[in-house]
Amino acid sequence: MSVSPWLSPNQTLIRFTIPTVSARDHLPLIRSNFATAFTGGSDMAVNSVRVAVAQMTSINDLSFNFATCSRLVKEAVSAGAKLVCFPEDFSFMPAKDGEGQKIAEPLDGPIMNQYCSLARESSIWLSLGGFQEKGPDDEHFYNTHVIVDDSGTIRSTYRKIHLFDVDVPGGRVYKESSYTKAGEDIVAVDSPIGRLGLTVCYDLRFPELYQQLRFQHNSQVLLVPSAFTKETGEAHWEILLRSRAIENQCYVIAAAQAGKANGKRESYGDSLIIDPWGKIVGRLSDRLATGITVADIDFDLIESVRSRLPIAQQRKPFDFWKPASM
Ligand SMILES: O=C(O)CNC(=O)[C@H](CS)NC(=O)CCC(=O)C(=O)O
Repeated sequence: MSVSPWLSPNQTLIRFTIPTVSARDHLPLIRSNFATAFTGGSDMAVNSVRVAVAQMTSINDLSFNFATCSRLVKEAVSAGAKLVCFPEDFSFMPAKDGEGQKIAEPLDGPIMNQYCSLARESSIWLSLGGFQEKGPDDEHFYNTHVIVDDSGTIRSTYRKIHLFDVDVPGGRVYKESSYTKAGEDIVAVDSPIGRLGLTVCYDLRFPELYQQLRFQHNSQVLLVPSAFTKETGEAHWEILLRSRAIENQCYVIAAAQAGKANGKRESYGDSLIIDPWGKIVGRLSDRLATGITVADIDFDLIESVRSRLPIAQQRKPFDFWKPASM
């Protein structure tokens, strides 16, 4: 088995070499308080918690999509996951202009209540990316990423900041701002799988948001629920996601819409879980399948990557940069 030279010697010992010595004695001193708190400081040898990423093809039918999500939640629970991540538009994928505005609801409305009940009944946390949250007027909703805990309580909400107003090369023209009101707040929140940095889809192209989430808000896991286009996904999806993981030394979890929704709009799929070294640790074998895959968030790996490559200490703050004098 090959071991990265960046891993601490302790990790090598724990995992591969001396099974007779209590693994607990070798755990690095630096560990995540959140992880320990949420797992009840269990006797597990490895300091890790399981997460699931879900992939689906949502359509313009709320109950059809809820049935899919319920089934995937059951699979995630059976696989031992403490949190499951759903893609942008999980609850509703509009088929034509105006449909999203029509079904948009406040976060205490019946749609989100149904998902909160699902979390409570299944005792699992949910990351619900891209919910059509009722906006400031009838023409615009917020594209909101909602974190629900295992008692069914909303813990945190993030409204997508960067809206997809793009003429996709080889694709169609998107103007998300014509029906969406952009958010303005950066949001990070603690969970059983570590401190989450919340983003949505097109945000992925704006690395400064992720740097804020890591270096100002101490995120350990960056969530990127998405409905990427087929054309841009082929060119950029994996590279951008792995870059965010490597440069911020965080896990990146990207739940994706996959395939043709409502018989037309095609999403790229390829839901991924990436570790802080940039390695892909979770991926559905079929890029377009509906299903889940799981991986273990390893808090010791986060700490060892960060201590061996101490970019948090070496980076220059924004006010360091000055224009060159001529
Ligand atoms: O409009 C909706 O119904 C829901 N929203 C989306 O699907 C959003 C905005 S259109 N899609 C993206 O942000 C794709 C980004 C992308 O593909 C890229 O950055 O290359």
